[in-house]
Amino acid sequence: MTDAVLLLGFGGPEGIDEVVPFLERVTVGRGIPPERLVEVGQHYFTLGGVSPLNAQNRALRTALAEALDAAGSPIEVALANRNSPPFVPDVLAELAAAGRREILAVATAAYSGYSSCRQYREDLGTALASADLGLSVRKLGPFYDLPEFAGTIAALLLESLPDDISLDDPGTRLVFTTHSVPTSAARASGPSGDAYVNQHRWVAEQVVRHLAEAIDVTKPWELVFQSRSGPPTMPWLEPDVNDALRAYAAEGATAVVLVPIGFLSDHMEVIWDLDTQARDTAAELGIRLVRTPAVGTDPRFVAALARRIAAELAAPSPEPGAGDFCSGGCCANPRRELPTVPGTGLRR
Ligand SMILES: CC1=C(CCC(=O)O)c2cc3nc(cc4[nH]c(cc5[nH]c(cc1n2)c(C)c5CCC(=O)O)c(CCC(=O)O)c4C)C(CCC(=O)O)=C3C
Ligand SMILES: [Fe+2]
Repeated sequence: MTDAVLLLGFGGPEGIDEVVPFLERVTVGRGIPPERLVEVGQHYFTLGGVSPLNAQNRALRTALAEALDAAGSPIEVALANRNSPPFVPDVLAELAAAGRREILAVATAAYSGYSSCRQYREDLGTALASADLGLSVRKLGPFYDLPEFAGTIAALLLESLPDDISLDDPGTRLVFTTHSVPTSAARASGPSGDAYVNQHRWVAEQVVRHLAEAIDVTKPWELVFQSRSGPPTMPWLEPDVNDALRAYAAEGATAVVLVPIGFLSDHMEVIWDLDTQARDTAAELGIRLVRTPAVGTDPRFVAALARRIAAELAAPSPEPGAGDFCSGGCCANPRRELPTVPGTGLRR
């Protein structure tokens, strides 16, 4: 029987002194140009060295624990991060010391992909391989397909749209955004490839369907990318949100409704890359920009994720080696092979 849920966060700095060590952990061996690191470090320093992400994930942990209680599946919910304390190996050791034996990990990332899924399985697999903890750990699969995920995004969009911006107006563009990744990583994502982009397009379609039902407007939309990193020679998913804004302005757009479907909370990549950078671009171009909130701890989303987790907790424990939805090369990074824990199936 599963005896703890482990929520997994990306991690972020929570003080000036933590910024450089955090960036070093994120980027070790990734070939990210030093200029890019200086620039990203500056974003964190501007906010006093504090990323909003860890506090947001602590709030999600609490909200999930409450929602699991409410769903009739009370269970301990712990939190561990990839790139800042409390680190995955330390939290796993604490859970083992407290007598836990079987753990369901849940990443704070909804889509298939190396950074958003496999790397979390590697973080767990590596930790288990280097300590004899007697733990069995599996990871919940991508949950972008929860109907309430797109439903909550659509509801938040409608709730945050100013009265003087109409989706019905052809001058208003509806634009979904997510984290860019190398095109090679996008191709390798999911059990049969290209899952990262396809899953985002599916969510965007569901949001548009909700909007059509709510306000009777069938809105054209596009998916753009943000927060590109890596060396300029390596192809990443495009168009970048700022280039897209320039193209829309040239086509006569007057307003852009920007919906960050790639993230669960309004963390640094949202408040800097969208609310600062993309907002400046829009201001230069003389177009309005509305950025809608991420789902965060919205009870509609949290209750649905808790029900998905409860269903997984109620399912019979998989035999060792079986039940691995993310088998073989799912989201694999050809540059490194690391131990992984199994991932549970997509349920749709
Ligand atoms: C797909 C994806 C998600 C979404 C899924 C998930 O959540 O996992 C995500 C989330 C996040 N990314 C974050 C921060 C950073 N990501 C970086 C670098 C990179 N991200 C990548 C992809 C993703 N990243 C990739 C392919 C790289 C290149 C290096 C590598 O191959 O790994 C760098 C290095 C500097 C830079 O180059 O930008 C930083 C600082 C934060 C924290 C924000 C905060 O502090 O509030 C969060 C939630
Ligand atoms: Fe990132």
